[in-house]
Amino acid sequence: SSVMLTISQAFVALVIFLLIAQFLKLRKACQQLPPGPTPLPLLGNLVHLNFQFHRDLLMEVFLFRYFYGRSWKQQRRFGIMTLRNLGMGKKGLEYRVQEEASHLVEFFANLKGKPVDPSFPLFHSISNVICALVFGYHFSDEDKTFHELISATENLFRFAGSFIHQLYEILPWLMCHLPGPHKKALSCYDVLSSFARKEIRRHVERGIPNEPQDFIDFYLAEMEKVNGPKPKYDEDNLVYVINDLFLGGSETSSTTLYWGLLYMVVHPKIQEKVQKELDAVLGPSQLISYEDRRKLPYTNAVVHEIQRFSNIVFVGIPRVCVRNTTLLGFPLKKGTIVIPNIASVLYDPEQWETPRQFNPGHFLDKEGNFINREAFLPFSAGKWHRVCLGEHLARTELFIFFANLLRAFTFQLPEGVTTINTEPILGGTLQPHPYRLCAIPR
Ligand code: HEM
Repeated sequence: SSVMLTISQAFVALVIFLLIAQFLKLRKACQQLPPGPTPLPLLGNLVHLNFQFHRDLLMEVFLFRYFYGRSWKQQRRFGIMTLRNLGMGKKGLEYRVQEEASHLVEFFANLKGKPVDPSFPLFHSISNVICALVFGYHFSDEDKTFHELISATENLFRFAGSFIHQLYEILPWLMCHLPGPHKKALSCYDVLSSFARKEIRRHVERGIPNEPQDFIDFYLAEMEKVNGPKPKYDEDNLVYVINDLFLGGSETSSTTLYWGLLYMVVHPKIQEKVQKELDAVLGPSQLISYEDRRKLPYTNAVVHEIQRFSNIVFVGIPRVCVRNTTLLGFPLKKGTIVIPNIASVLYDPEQWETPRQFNPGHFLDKEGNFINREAFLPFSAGKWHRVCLGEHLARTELFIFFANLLRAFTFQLPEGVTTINTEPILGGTLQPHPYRLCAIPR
């Protein structure tokens, strides 16, 4: 047993040594960059890139190859094209969003003002939009499988960004053999993957229709077309893509709306102003479309400010330098990992009048017209690069859901509750602390 003790002590010493070495490397790399408003304690061979210079970044980002290289590029291109074929950016998809938004309104209406934590209903409705696109159907509230998928997603996002996650990223070969929360996260990913495989089998058994109905149909059709020594369209890649779309398309928009309702409860005057604008422009049962944002500048500004202020994806996906290069004038060695710090641009004091305050005025001119802001980069940057693949869908969802909810209800704290926590919980995304509210029919 004393031999075991010595081995485990040596192991702990080695891990500590590696961490310190990585930390020193990171510190040295960071010293080459100008200080940013929100430095993060990231480990590894990382440079923490502040987005303050976002204009330059849009150009310089071309210097990097991404983790998944050529295969990623191909899958991404196929993903964008297929989502377009399925209606992204067109009326077809907007109709699905409208349908889910009206289910959600019905859900709140049935509660008749009783207190509720809106987290699950928001996740359910938003996730159903992407489920309909990918699987070809949507889930009912009570569906057991859906509850399992949600719980797996929540666990994954909770794990992401934790210290153990960072350790796992640095030393995956070692962590695989050790117990810890990463094991649970891996088993949650398996839950999502085995559901994806089940859906693929179901599609294969029923056969691909002449007119593909959903994302899996399109992908299976492509798999049949592409032959060669190394087919890039295979079942494993399809599972990854399904998981990316499910994870990326469910948690992000629903968390943003979860923040949005919290901000409305905290800022009742802003909520009232949105409702006045909606009442003046829209009829009570008129179908709300994404195009309506042009007639609703204040509502549009509030939706943008919700995204800016909640800052849910505070850092982008890491990039790695494929050769020695300079970024914004700073030398970077080949192999250096660069992480875009999205928070630094969304809270940049040089770009926003009151960066640390919820202020829809950030998106309005003196006459109350909506203005686009160059520093508004919650979906990251770079048209054909890592910029969010679902940006258009997310923008449509946020606007249509938010406008529908505020037209139908006034959101307020339950009776007797006077305080509410607006600090974020750090995970894969920045989440609000769980809260309850009442949706009072208007
Ligand atoms: C408010 C909602 C959303 C926000 C704030 C958001 C934000 C982001 C960000 C910051 C990235 C990383 C970009 C980078 O590192 O440069 C990303 C990537 C991605 N997002 Fe979104 N997203 C949202 C909604 C969605 C939706 C609805 C989908 C579903 C289609 C989606 C699918 C993806 C995918 C697949 C990627 C990876 C793209 C790639 O690596 O090529 N996202 N998102």
